Amino acid sequence: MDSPGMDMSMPMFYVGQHETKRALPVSDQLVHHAQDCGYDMLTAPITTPHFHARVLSLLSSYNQAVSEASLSSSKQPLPLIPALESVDTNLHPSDTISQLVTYTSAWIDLASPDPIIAHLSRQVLHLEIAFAAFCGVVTVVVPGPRLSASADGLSQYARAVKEALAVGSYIQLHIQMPMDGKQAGDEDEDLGHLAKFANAEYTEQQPGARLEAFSAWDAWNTVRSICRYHSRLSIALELPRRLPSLTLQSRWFSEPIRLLNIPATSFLVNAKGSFVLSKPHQIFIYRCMRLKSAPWILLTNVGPLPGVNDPDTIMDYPSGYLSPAAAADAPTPRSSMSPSPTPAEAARLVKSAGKKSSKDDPTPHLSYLRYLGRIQPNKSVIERFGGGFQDYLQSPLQPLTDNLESITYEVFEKDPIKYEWYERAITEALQDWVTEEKSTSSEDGAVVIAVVGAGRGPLVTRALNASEGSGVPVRVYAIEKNPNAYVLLQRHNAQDWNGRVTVVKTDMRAWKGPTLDDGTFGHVDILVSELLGSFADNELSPECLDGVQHVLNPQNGISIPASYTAHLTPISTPRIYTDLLARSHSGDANAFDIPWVVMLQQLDYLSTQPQDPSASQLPSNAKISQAHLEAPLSPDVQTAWEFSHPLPSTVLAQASLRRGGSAVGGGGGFTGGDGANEHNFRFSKTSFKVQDQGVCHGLAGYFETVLYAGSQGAVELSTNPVTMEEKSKDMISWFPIFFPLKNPLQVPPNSELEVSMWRQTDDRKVWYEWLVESFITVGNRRMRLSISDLQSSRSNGCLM
Ligand SMILES: C[S@@+](CC[C@H](N)C(=O)[O-])C[C@H]1O[C@@H](n2cnc3c(N)ncnc32)[C@H](O)[C@@H]1O
Repeated sequence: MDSPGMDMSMPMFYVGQHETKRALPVSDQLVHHAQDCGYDMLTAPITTPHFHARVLSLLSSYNQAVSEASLSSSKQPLPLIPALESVDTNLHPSDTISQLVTYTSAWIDLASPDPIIAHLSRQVLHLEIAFAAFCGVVTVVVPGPRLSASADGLSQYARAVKEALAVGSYIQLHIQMPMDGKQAGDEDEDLGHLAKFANAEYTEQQPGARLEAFSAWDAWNTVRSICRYHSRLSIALELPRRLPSLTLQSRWFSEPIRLLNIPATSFLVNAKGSFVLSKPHQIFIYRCMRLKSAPWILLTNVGPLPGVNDPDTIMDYPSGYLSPAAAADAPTPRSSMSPSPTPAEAARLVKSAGKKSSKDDPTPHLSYLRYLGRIQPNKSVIERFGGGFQDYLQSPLQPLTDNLESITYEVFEKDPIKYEWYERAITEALQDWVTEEKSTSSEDGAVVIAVVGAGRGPLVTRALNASEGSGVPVRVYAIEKNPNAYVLLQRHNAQDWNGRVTVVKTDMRAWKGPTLDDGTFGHVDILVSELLGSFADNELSPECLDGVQHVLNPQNGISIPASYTAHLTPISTPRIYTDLLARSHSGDANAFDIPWVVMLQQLDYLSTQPQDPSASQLPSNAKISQAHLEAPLSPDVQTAWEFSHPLPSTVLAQASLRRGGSAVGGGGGFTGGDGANEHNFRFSKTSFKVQDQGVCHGLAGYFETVLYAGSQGAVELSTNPVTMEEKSKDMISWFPIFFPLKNPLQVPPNSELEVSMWRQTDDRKVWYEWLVESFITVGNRRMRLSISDLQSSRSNGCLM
């Protein structure tokens, strides 16, 4: 078991104002004025139109010189942009510089096939980033590559971004990408866009790229892969008026979004003429705001800051309290489907033009965002419990080798479900025991229960409760090898359990069983344990329970849990991959060879179940505050293997023959040792259909366990996202496990991922090995596209 206390706080919405063609220079005074209007930040272009004009004139003189000299441009040195001058920029070091989100010029074309244009563009970017860094700017937005052009230039674009990251060594670069791949045609609008000046000899050869829904994501993936998942490289994501498919939304959600750009055109207008966002927009924003590094929101082109000409104007600060009419949603979901305002909306917009939708509200878009911030959906139990631990990598616990601290037990014991379910399982087992008239291991007919690995004793208390609840008498033993927890167990026994429990300090594998009056050892009817890890068997429950099975009543003895299964699914998780890469670069050579325990949040499932068209994150009559903010698509999670207890005696007999290496015990283990633990070796090959192109960064692992399956059905626990709601909703004791891939696998659409997973053992240790292959079928031919390294956690294995 693995997991951390309660976070009740709600995410803050940081909202800025962005104008693509800001008329006024951004001064300290303007920043303060924006704050008075309720904005948290402002955007500012790094250079002025003067600089733009200067570059255009340089290009024109260069072209002229080339044509006058009748030279080929390859004979002429490339044009050099002289250093910036004061008129070229309004930016300067100031107290408010950290509150600025700066923009590099949108009129350059880093990916241009024309080497002159590409060269000029790189110089512009370089000069701008260097000056912004000099002024102390932290956040810079770089317009994304032109998607309508051929994808050939992407490598050039990425190369320039990589250089820019080296120029500004503290700057965070955000690449602006349109969520749906449809870019506002800046170069069409801007007559001075450098793309327009590319020599026809290059552009004619260039086929236009066919834009697909995933084009923008694909371009981003190429750029960040070339930049080796740089930790200072992230995304400014532009939300269109109509959000793309849930699969594409999920993909973007898993990426490092630091800014959410919401253009005015993405707002709808409700019946009262107020600006609102569609429900899918609201849910996507809420999901993003739950991320550990929640993005800032930029309201784009929602009109100039009110009162800029009269800085003494006293503004109403948007409090998030809107009139019911202003807060009402837009009436028809159809309006959010259309790419531009519907005729009715357009008419309302015209009527309300000049008064910004509501004459009392000078910043209606901002007020609406503040309102959304105020009415956020409540946090789930898991979010409250795991606050701060999202996507944080933890080494799995090793409760067998290490002795846990009291505080660790205290955290487990907060689980509202696990102990309840154990009590139900024990109660049902006791009731069945009596109904089936099974004989017990005690002389007086009491059912003998041993809680093995009792920790601080919560399952002991539950066993005693189950006996009281069912009226079935029991005799209870608490077995614990942690000497410190043993002291607490003794104290509990004296203070809370009225001495009804026999507490034994020992490794369960060395326990001989209940000591009878004649000095011999008796049997146990029910072994109760909780030795499960995030991948079921990774805290060595099988090895420990095999080792104590000799005390179990050979005819009727049962184990709670009766069985457990390990499950997995391939995922894309750039955030964790970036973290692991940083760790491996800073000296942790094994970072990619550890199955990490992690509260997975910012991920995308690569293989999902067919979508139920009626399923929705928000039923039509529900309020937004009731929205589900979990992943909207259900993953395909498959079973790797199972363990059940007790084992057939023949299996244990063979294992003991092998122990010691006798000839009848065979020729030793495959991976070392005598092979005595080889019955706990497992291998699985699972196959996953991948619908959309993506990148596989590793495997998410979960478990399910049947605590007891009797006459009243099965009592089960699950961390599998597909079944946990049904089997043990709100259980918080375990986070998933993550098996990383050193080299991410690029996965095409309509392909397959095959996962090979091994549980290996050499009698002293247990470890996992994993490998992922990708396949595509063209016609009747199934072709292997790529194969990951065979990764192994042997050097970090769990000691038996
Ligand atoms: C995950 S904790 C569970 C504790 C407690 N049963 C609960 O549910 O809160 C597992 C416990 O088993 C103990 N344990 C692990 N392996 C053991 C072994 N071989 N013999 C005895 N105790 C063991 C650990 O010290 C730890 O206290």
